[in-house]
Order: sequence, then structure tokens, then C-alpha cells
Amino acid sequence: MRFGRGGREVASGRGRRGVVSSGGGRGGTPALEATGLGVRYRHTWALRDCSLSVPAGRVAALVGPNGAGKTTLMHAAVGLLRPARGSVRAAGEVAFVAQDKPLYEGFTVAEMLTFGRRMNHRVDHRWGGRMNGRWDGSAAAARLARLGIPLERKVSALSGGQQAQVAVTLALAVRPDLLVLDEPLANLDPLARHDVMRSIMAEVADRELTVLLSSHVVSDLEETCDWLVVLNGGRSQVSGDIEELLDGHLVLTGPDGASAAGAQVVSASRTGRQVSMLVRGACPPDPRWQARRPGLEELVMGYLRSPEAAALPAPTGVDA
Ligand SMILES: Nc1ncnc2c1ncn2[C@@H]1O[C@H](COP(=O)(O)OP(=O)(O)OP(=O)(O)O)[C@@H](O)[C@H]1O
Repeated sequence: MRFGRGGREVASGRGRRGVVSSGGGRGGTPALEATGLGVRYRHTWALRDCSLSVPAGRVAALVGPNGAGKTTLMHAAVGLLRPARGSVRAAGEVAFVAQDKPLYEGFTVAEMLTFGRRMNHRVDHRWGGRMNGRWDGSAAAARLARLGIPLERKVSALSGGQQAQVAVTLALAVRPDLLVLDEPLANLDPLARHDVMRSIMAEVADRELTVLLSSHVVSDLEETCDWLVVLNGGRSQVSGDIEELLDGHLVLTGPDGASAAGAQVVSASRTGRQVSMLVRGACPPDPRWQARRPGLEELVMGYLRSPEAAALPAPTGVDA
């Protein structure tokens, strides 16, 4: 787990491209912005030419198949990996909860809080040369009390859901502007997933906080997230407001042979003589098409099926 530190830009030594607009209509500085980001592990490019932005105050879902580059993007965003190309910039204090939720099994919850406070100061000292001062231990203890998690309980004696809550609580204790959570719901039962998401939403409602969280279960994100980032094969395919994205796409069904001329087809599938397509923008004129608004899962699946399709914000100064 990495605790908070000042906002920073991590850029490769190579030329940087134009900044990507935040989109979403709320204006202001994005909480997270990647521009032409490329990250590689030795000879393998994990991210290539990846551009996306998350406006401040949003709860952003980061989705994509195994190996898409989600963890790599998060590590680059919090400064654990240096880009080989392009840049990634996070504004304000950033807190990160890694996929394996590195809590110490032998520690009590109270000891984890003490450890978190000390680590926060040490990490901050190492990175910024100053004491953080943002650590809010009493808010963390109050949050754990609200969740019914005893401070004297050993981490090893907590359920998976409670461990996830402790990890999120430690990250929130640095009062971050941006909270980055790598698969916070993995291995949790549906009730625990719901509880963790609800408690994160309560924090977002209480203060100006931006959240980026990755998950493989799109249905978990539907109620709580209002921004979507889709990564596929190391490239960003989608970065935008979920409602605007859903409004801007249609699912078309019609007979094989119906004309899709004029439509921006994201992906298409065929069942017998029926064709089903996800399209961007307006319905093509052929009256044989039946059109409806997609669900979030259909939108995500439509893009994942066509890795070359993209719905990304336009570069600054260019109308979308
Ligand atoms: N330490 C590493 N060394 C070499 N290659 C790596 C390393 N970590 C990740 N990769 C590769 O980078 C790519 C992106 O991996 P990453 O873990 O970021 O994907 P992910 O979307 O988080 O996947 P998952 O959903 O399975 O967690 C993959 O091809 C992976 O094999």
C-alpha cells in the first residue's frame, strides 16, 4: 500500500503530446490525466499510446480483460512505474491500495493504523522531503468503529471484506484527493462487495474525492461509478462520462442484410439470421433496425470485442 503524497506528473524523457481534455462538461483540472502514455517491462509494452482523463470528483471504473494494463496504469499514476513514453499526471494527494491489499496478518488493526501513519510520514519524507500532516487517525478509527471492525482484532482474524475495509480506511486516512483502488472487490462475496462500494460512496459524498477503481465485474460498478475507462491490450479505448456514453450509443438488432450504411459500428455479432450491433451516434436509416440504449455491460463488451474501436476525448482545442 502506498500512502498519500503530493500531486505529481511523471513523464518520459521523450517528447510529450498535447493534453487531452477532461470531457464530461464539469471543467476544471482533471484529477488524473494520461497523454500518449507508454509503459514497458523490459521488452514488453504493457501500455501503448494511452490517453485518458478522469475529472475531479468522479468515481471512475477502470475495466478491461486480464493483461489489459489496468495495474500498470495505476502503478504509473501513483508513481511506482516511470513511463517510457508520454506522461501521466495525478493532481493533489494520492492514496493507493494495491491488488493484494498488503496488510500484515500478525498486526492488530490498531497496529496497522500506527504503521500506516509512520509509513505515510516516511514515504512522504522520501518523496517530498516534508512531513505530510494530513494523516487523520481519529477519522480512520471512527470509520472502523462505524464498520464494526474492532481495533484490537488481528488482521488474520478479519474476513476478506473487513480486510478490504481496513485497507481502504488506511488509504483514506491520508485524506487523499485521488484514491486509486486496484480490484478492491476481488474475492469478496456479493454482500461484502456491496458494503465496500457503499462505504466508498459515503466518503465521496462527504468530501471532494476522486476515485479510480478497477474491477472485472461490470455490474458491481453500475450503481456507483459515473466515469468509465476501458483498457484493452495496453490501449485506452474509452474514457468518458457513463451517462453520456450510454446516451451516445445504440444497440441495433435487425435481419441479416439490413443496411448499416452511415452508422459508426463499434462491434457486431450474428445469431442465425439476426444481427446485433453496438453503434456510436444515430441509427442508420434502414427501417428494419430496432434500436435501444445499451446497458453498461453491453457498452463495455462491445468495445472489448473490437480492440481497434475507440471513444476517447478529443485533444484540447478540438471539438468532440
Ligand atoms: N513485472 C512484469 N514484468 C513483465 N511483464 C509484466 C509485468 N507486470 C505485468 N506485465 C505484463 O504487462 C501486461 C499488463 O499487465 P497488468 O498487470 O497491468 O494487466 P491487468 O489489466 O492489471 O491484468 P489483470 O486483470 O489480470 O490484473 C501483461 O501483458 C502482463 O503480462
